[in-house]
Amino acid sequence: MSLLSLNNVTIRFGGLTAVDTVNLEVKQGEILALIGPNGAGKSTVFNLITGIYKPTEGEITLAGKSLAGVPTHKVAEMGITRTFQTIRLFTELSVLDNVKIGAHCSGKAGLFHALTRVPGMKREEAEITEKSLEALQFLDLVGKREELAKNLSYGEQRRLEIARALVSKPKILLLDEPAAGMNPQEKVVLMDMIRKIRDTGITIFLVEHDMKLVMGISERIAVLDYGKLIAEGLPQEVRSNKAVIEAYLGSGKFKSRIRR
Ligand SMILES: Nc1ncnc2c1ncn2[C@@H]1O[C@H](COP(=O)(O)OP(=O)(O)OP(=O)(O)O)[C@@H](O)[C@H]1O
Repeated sequence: MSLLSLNNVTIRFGGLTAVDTVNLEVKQGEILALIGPNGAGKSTVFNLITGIYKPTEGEITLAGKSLAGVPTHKVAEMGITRTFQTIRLFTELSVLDNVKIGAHCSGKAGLFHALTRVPGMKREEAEITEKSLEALQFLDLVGKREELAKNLSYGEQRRLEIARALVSKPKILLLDEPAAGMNPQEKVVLMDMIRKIRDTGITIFLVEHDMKLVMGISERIAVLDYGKLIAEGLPQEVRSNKAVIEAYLGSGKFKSRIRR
């Protein structure tokens, strides 16, 4: 069953068509990867889904509901959360507080109420702490809850971002290059975590350049090139797809193709 659908989605920035008439279904409970050369439009797809950009044409739906005109924070409330290509943490706050901020952004008690501690909100605050500890436990970071975020290793910081995105129990988690900058050991741990998250029923849609990781965990792969979807299928199908090989798998290495 399709959870998230992109129907003929296009976005133009001046003369540049960054995403061009894309039709894509993300199925309930799957791990889907979106790959493509640099500048292909992958992060733009995530920005369209999360309401940062509005499509020039086309429509995106979550469980049949249109996301047209839905602001970013509402998109999160509806069940789509994400991580970013570059780590975005509050480095001077504790690990636990970083996750709690994710929960406050989606809960009834906003940050203001959290700070003013209105009595009725105390209960929600306690629930948020509990949910945040659960998310940290899941990402194997609960032992570091009192550490400042800046003192975590790079791989741990990336996992902390995932914990923050998970705390509101999304329907679908968008991971933008989660393995970027990780060492091989951290990537193995990450793959394990992503599978574990999916096994709780959360659908995973990831953008990733690391082919070993992509081929290792994805059930399906979609390929963008110059904003167009050029292939979609099982990892083995995509790996041997001529258009994909031509676009960028080439000699087994990435070709960086930045459009001007
Ligand atoms: N706000 C914007 N204004 C103008 N052009 C933009 C904007 N956002 C993205 N683009 C352009 O859209 C194209 C797609 O960019 P995008 O970042 O989505 O690619 P990507 O596939 O995520 O690349 P990478 O793998 O390098 O992260 C690029 O040419 C980029 O310069």
